[in-house]
Amino acid sequence: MSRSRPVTITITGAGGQIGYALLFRIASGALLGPDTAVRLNLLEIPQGLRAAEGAALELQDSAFPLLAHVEVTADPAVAFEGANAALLVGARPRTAGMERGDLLEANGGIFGPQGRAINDHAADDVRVVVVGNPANTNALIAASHAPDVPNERFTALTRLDHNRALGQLAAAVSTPVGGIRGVTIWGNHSATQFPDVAHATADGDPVPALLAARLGGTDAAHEWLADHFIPRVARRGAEIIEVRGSSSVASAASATIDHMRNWMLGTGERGRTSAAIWSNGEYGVAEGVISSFPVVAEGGAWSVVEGLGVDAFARERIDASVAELVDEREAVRALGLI
Ligand SMILES: NC(=O)c1ccc[n+]([C@@H]2O[C@H](COP(=O)([O-])OP(=O)(O)OC[C@H]3O[C@@H](n4cnc5c(N)ncnc54)[C@H](O)[C@@H]3O)[C@@H](O)[C@H]2O)c1
Ligand SMILES: O=C(O)C[C@H](O)C(=O)O
Repeated sequence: MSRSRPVTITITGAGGQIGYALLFRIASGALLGPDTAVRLNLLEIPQGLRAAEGAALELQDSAFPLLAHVEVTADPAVAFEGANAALLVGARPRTAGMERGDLLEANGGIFGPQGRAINDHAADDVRVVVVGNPANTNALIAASHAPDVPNERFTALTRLDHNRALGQLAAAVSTPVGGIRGVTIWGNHSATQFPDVAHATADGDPVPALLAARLGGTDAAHEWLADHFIPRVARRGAEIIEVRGSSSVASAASATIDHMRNWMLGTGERGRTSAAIWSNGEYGVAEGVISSFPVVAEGGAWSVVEGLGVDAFARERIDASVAELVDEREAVRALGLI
C-alpha cells in the first residue's frame, strides 16, 4: 500500500520505554513499508513530555526519509487529530498496595478520555491497538467512549504472546521460527491466556505429533504442553521482568508493529496470527469483550478464522480466560467506566 499522503500515527506514552523502541522502527518504515511516509504524533502526560521531546530530537537527527513530521503534545485532541493509526502504550502501572479495581479505575481515567478524543479527532479509518495493561479491558473502555468509531477498530495486543509461543515451539521442535504456523493465543493478555498448538505445524508437519515423537508419546507431549509450554508463554512477561529487571520493551514494540502492519497491509502468505479483537460470540466467547482469537487480516480488517476444532482441554482454558475478561468488564461497568 503506497499512499501519496503521509499516514498519521499517534503513539501514547511516547516518552516511555516501549515508545522509544517503537518510534525509530516506525520512522524507518518497519510498519508501513519503504514507500509510505509517516507523521508521528507523540502524546505524553506533562511529566513525560521532556522524554518525548528528546526522542523527537533524536528522530530529527536520524534523518529518516519517510518521516514527514513529528508532533509532541500533552493534549489528546492534538495527538489524535487525523490519526489513521493509534498505538495506545501509555498506561498507569500497578504499584504497591493497588488493588485490581484501583488499577482498572486509574486506567479508565486514561482510556475513557483517549477513546473520546479518538472519536472526535481521528481520521475515519482510524485503527487502534492498546498495549498498555490491562490491555484488553483498556481497549474496551476506549471503544465504549467512541460511539462513532466501529468497535472492530479497537484491538489489544496479544501478538507478543503469539510471538513468544512461536519462539518456544521453534526451540522445542528445532525448526526455524519462520516454519511454525497455526498457533493461536485465546483470551486475555494475562496469565489466564491459552496458547493453543493443537492446529500448529512446523514446516508443514503437525506440531502435536512432532512433540509426541520427541518427548516419548502423546501423554508426555500433553504434559509438556500443560506444565511447561502454556505457563511459560502465559507468564513470560513476569519472567522478563524478573530476568531483565523491567518489563518487556523491544519485543513488545516489535509485536505492536507486527500487529499494525498485518492489520493495515494484510497477513498475506504467512496466514493466521493472533489478535485481541471485539468478540461477536465466535467460538462461544462472550460477545462484547476484546478477546484474543485466531485471525487473518485482509483489506484492512481482521476476521476470526472459523471452523477450528476445540477439544475439552482447550474449551476449559478458553472459557477460563474469557471469564476473566467478563469479570474485568463487570468491574469497569460497576465503576461507571463503560
Ligand atoms: N500488551 C503487551 O503485550 C505488553 C507488553 C509489555 C508492556 N505492556 C504494557 O505497556 C505499557 C507501557 O510500558 P512501558 O515499558 O513503555 O512503560 P513506561 O513506564 O516506560 O512508559 C509509559 C509512558 O506512558 C506515559 N503515560 C502515562 N499515562 C499517560 C497518558 N494518560 N497519556 C499519555 N502518556 C501516558 C508515561 O508518562 C510514560 O512515559 C505498560 O502498561 C506495560 O504493562 C504491554
Ligand atoms: O508489563 C507487564 O506487566 C508485562 C507485559 O504485559 C508482558 O507481557 O511482557
